[in-house]
Amino acid sequence: MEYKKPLGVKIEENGVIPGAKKLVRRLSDMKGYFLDEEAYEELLKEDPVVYEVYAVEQEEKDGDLNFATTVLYPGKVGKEFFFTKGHFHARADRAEIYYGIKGKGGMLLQTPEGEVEWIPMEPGTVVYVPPYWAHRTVNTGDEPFIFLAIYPADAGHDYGSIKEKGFAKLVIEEDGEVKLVDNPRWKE
Ligand SMILES: O=P(O)(O)OC[C@H]1O[C@H](O)[C@H](O)[C@@H](O)[C@@H]1O
Ligand SMILES: [Fe+2]
Repeated sequence: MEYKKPLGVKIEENGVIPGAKKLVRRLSDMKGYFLDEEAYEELLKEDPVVYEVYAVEQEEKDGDLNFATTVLYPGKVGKEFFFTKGHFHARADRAEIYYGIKGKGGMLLQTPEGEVEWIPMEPGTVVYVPPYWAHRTVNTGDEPFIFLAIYPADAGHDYGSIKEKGFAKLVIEEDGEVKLVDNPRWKE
Protein backbone atom coordinates (compact mmCIF):
# COMPACT_ATOMS: atom_id res chain seq x y z
CA MET A 1 0.00 0.00 0.00
CA GLU A 2 1.27 3.44 -0.98
CA TYR A 3 0.19 6.03 1.55
CA LYS A 4 -0.17 9.71 0.83
CA LYS A 5 1.81 12.09 3.01
CA PRO A 6 -0.16 14.02 5.63
CA LEU A 7 0.02 17.79 5.31
CA GLY A 8 -0.29 20.72 7.71
CA VAL A 9 -0.33 24.31 6.47
CA LYS A 10 -0.91 27.62 8.15
CA ILE A 11 -3.37 29.96 6.50
CA GLU A 12 -1.76 33.40 6.30
CA GLU A 13 -3.38 36.54 7.78
CA ASN A 14 -4.51 37.55 4.29
CA GLY A 15 -6.12 34.18 3.57
CA VAL A 16 -3.36 32.77 1.37
CA ILE A 17 -2.55 29.06 1.74
CA PRO A 18 1.17 28.71 0.99
CA GLY A 19 1.77 26.30 -1.90
CA ALA A 20 -1.90 26.15 -2.91
CA LYS A 21 -3.21 26.57 -6.45
CA LYS A 22 -4.36 30.16 -6.91
CA LEU A 23 -7.39 31.13 -8.95
CA VAL A 24 -8.31 34.77 -9.59
CA ARG A 25 -11.78 35.91 -10.62
CA ARG A 26 -12.06 39.43 -11.95
CA LEU A 27 -15.27 41.26 -12.72
CA SER A 28 -14.70 40.49 -16.43
CA ASP A 29 -14.92 36.76 -15.59
CA MET A 30 -18.44 37.31 -14.25
CA LYS A 31 -20.36 38.71 -17.20
CA GLY A 32 -24.09 38.20 -16.81
CA TYR A 33 -23.91 37.46 -13.11
CA PHE A 34 -24.96 40.86 -11.73
CA LEU A 35 -28.38 42.41 -12.25
CA ASP A 36 -27.35 46.01 -12.97
CA GLU A 37 -25.67 45.79 -16.39
CA GLU A 38 -24.96 49.51 -16.60
CA ALA A 39 -23.12 49.49 -13.26
CA TYR A 40 -21.30 46.35 -14.39
CA GLU A 41 -20.05 47.99 -17.61
CA GLU A 42 -18.98 51.11 -15.70
CA LEU A 43 -16.97 49.13 -13.10
CA LEU A 44 -15.50 46.96 -15.86
CA LYS A 45 -13.23 49.91 -16.79
CA GLU A 46 -11.33 49.09 -13.58
CA ASP A 47 -12.00 45.35 -13.83
CA PRO A 48 -11.40 44.73 -10.11
CA VAL A 49 -10.51 41.35 -8.67
CA VAL A 50 -13.75 40.07 -7.09
CA TYR A 51 -12.25 37.03 -5.38
CA GLU A 52 -9.27 34.74 -5.15
CA VAL A 53 -9.31 31.04 -4.30
CA TYR A 54 -6.35 29.12 -2.84
CA ALA A 55 -7.08 25.42 -3.27
CA VAL A 56 -5.33 22.26 -2.15
CA GLU A 57 -6.96 19.58 -4.26
CA GLN A 58 -6.52 15.82 -4.56
CA GLU A 59 -7.37 13.50 -7.43
CA GLU A 60 -11.13 13.25 -7.92
CA LYS A 61 -11.53 10.14 -5.85
CA ASP A 62 -14.32 9.00 -3.58
CA GLY A 63 -13.37 9.39 0.09
CA ASP A 64 -10.67 12.05 -0.24
CA LEU A 65 -11.04 15.73 0.70
CA ASN A 66 -10.09 19.07 -0.82
CA PHE A 67 -9.83 22.36 0.99
CA ALA A 68 -9.64 25.96 -0.15
CA THR A 69 -9.69 29.46 1.20
CA THR A 70 -11.52 32.23 -0.60
CA VAL A 71 -10.67 35.92 -0.30
CA LEU A 72 -13.82 37.73 -1.42
CA TYR A 73 -13.17 41.46 -1.79
CA PRO A 74 -15.62 44.15 -0.67
CA GLY A 75 -17.51 45.95 -3.38
CA LYS A 76 -20.81 46.33 -5.15
CA VAL A 77 -22.21 46.31 -8.66
CA GLY A 78 -25.05 48.78 -8.35
CA LYS A 79 -26.73 47.79 -5.11
CA GLU A 80 -25.57 44.19 -5.29
CA PHE A 81 -22.70 43.08 -3.09
CA PHE A 82 -19.74 41.22 -4.60
CA PHE A 83 -20.23 37.45 -4.54
CA THR A 84 -18.68 34.19 -5.76
CA LYS A 85 -20.21 32.69 -8.91
CA GLY A 86 -21.91 29.93 -6.98
CA HIS A 87 -22.38 26.34 -8.02
CA PHE A 88 -24.04 23.01 -7.52
CA HIS A 89 -21.64 20.11 -7.16
CA ALA A 90 -21.17 18.07 -10.33
CA ARG A 91 -21.86 15.13 -8.05
CA ALA A 92 -24.91 16.85 -6.67
CA ASP A 93 -25.17 14.69 -3.55
CA ARG A 94 -21.82 15.90 -2.17
CA ALA A 95 -21.92 18.14 0.91
CA GLU A 96 -19.43 20.81 2.03
CA ILE A 97 -18.32 22.68 5.17
CA TYR A 98 -17.41 26.39 5.28
CA TYR A 99 -15.68 28.18 8.13
CA GLY A 100 -15.55 31.98 8.48
CA ILE A 101 -12.07 33.36 9.15
CA LYS A 102 -12.24 37.11 8.61
CA GLY A 103 -14.67 39.80 7.57
CA LYS A 104 -18.40 39.72 7.23
CA GLY A 105 -20.79 38.16 4.80
CA GLY A 106 -23.00 35.20 4.30
CA MET A 107 -23.99 32.30 2.17
CA LEU A 108 -26.93 32.02 -0.20
CA LEU A 109 -28.06 28.44 -0.68
CA GLN A 110 -30.66 27.17 -3.10
CA THR A 111 -32.29 23.86 -4.01
CA PRO A 112 -32.86 22.88 -7.65
CA GLU A 113 -36.51 23.92 -7.13
CA GLY A 114 -35.50 27.43 -6.06
CA GLU A 115 -35.95 27.29 -2.28
CA VAL A 116 -33.46 29.78 -0.82
CA GLU A 117 -31.68 30.07 2.52
CA TRP A 118 -29.39 32.88 3.74
CA ILE A 119 -26.83 32.11 6.44
CA PRO A 120 -24.92 35.10 7.87
CA MET A 121 -21.21 34.44 8.39
CA GLU A 122 -18.55 36.04 10.57
CA PRO A 123 -15.25 34.77 11.94
CA GLY A 124 -15.94 31.47 13.68
CA THR A 125 -19.19 30.65 11.84
CA VAL A 126 -19.40 27.09 10.51
CA VAL A 127 -21.83 26.47 7.65
CA TYR A 128 -23.00 23.03 6.65
CA VAL A 129 -23.92 22.88 2.96
CA PRO A 130 -26.16 19.83 2.59
CA PRO A 131 -26.16 17.62 -0.51
CA TYR A 132 -28.03 19.08 -3.53
CA TRP A 133 -27.90 22.76 -2.44
CA ALA A 134 -26.20 25.31 -4.70
CA HIS A 135 -24.11 27.79 -2.71
CA ARG A 136 -22.72 31.29 -3.20
CA THR A 137 -20.90 33.49 -0.69
CA VAL A 138 -21.47 37.24 -0.46
CA ASN A 139 -19.30 39.95 1.13
CA THR A 140 -21.63 42.37 2.95
CA GLY A 141 -18.80 44.22 4.75
CA ASP A 142 -16.09 46.70 3.84
CA GLU A 143 -13.03 44.48 4.25
CA PRO A 144 -12.07 41.18 2.57
CA PHE A 145 -14.33 38.31 3.61
CA ILE A 146 -12.10 35.27 4.09
CA PHE A 147 -13.30 31.71 4.70
CA LEU A 148 -12.21 28.10 4.44
CA ALA A 149 -14.16 25.40 2.60
CA ILE A 150 -13.71 21.64 2.91
CA TYR A 151 -15.34 19.44 0.27
CA PRO A 152 -15.18 15.91 -1.13
CA ALA A 153 -12.45 15.51 -3.74
CA ASP A 154 -14.96 14.12 -6.23
CA ALA A 155 -17.61 16.86 -5.70
CA GLY A 156 -16.70 18.94 -8.75
CA HIS A 157 -18.39 22.19 -9.81
CA ASP A 158 -21.54 22.64 -11.86
CA TYR A 159 -21.89 26.33 -12.75
CA GLY A 160 -24.36 25.86 -15.59
CA SER A 161 -27.78 26.47 -14.12
CA ILE A 162 -26.66 29.23 -11.71
CA LYS A 163 -24.92 31.04 -14.56
CA GLU A 164 -28.12 30.89 -16.61
CA LYS A 165 -30.77 31.48 -13.98
CA GLY A 166 -28.94 32.97 -10.99
CA PHE A 167 -30.30 32.69 -7.48
CA ALA A 168 -33.92 33.49 -6.68
CA LYS A 169 -32.74 36.21 -4.26
CA LEU A 170 -30.26 39.07 -4.56
CA VAL A 171 -28.25 40.41 -1.62
CA ILE A 172 -28.24 44.20 -1.85
CA GLU A 173 -27.56 47.32 0.16
CA GLU A 174 -30.46 49.71 0.50
CA ASP A 175 -30.81 52.60 2.96
CA GLY A 176 -27.55 51.44 4.55
CA GLU A 177 -28.98 47.99 5.28
CA VAL A 178 -28.28 44.52 3.95
CA LYS A 179 -31.43 43.19 2.28
CA LEU A 180 -32.50 40.05 0.50
CA VAL A 181 -34.85 40.85 -2.36
CA ASP A 182 -36.45 38.82 -5.15
CA ASN A 183 -34.33 38.50 -8.28
CA PRO A 184 -36.47 39.92 -11.12
CA ARG A 185 -34.51 37.78 -13.60
CA TRP A 186 -35.05 34.53 -11.71
CA LYS A 187 -36.61 31.79 -13.82
CA GLU A 188 -37.94 28.53 -12.41
O1 LIG B 1 -16.49 28.20 -7.56
P1 LIG B 1 -17.16 29.45 -7.09
O2 LIG B 1 -18.65 29.32 -6.99
O3 LIG B 1 -16.76 30.62 -7.89
O4 LIG B 1 -16.69 29.71 -5.59
C1 LIG B 1 -15.35 29.89 -5.27
C2 LIG B 1 -14.76 28.78 -4.41
O5 LIG B 1 -15.31 28.86 -3.13
C3 LIG B 1 -14.79 27.91 -2.19
O6 LIG B 1 -13.43 28.10 -1.98
C4 LIG B 1 -15.00 26.51 -2.65
O7 LIG B 1 -14.39 25.57 -1.82
C5 LIG B 1 -14.44 26.32 -4.01
O8 LIG B 1 -14.78 25.03 -4.44
C6 LIG B 1 -15.02 27.37 -4.95
O9 LIG B 1 -14.47 27.22 -6.22
FE1 LIG C 1 -19.01 23.72 -3.33
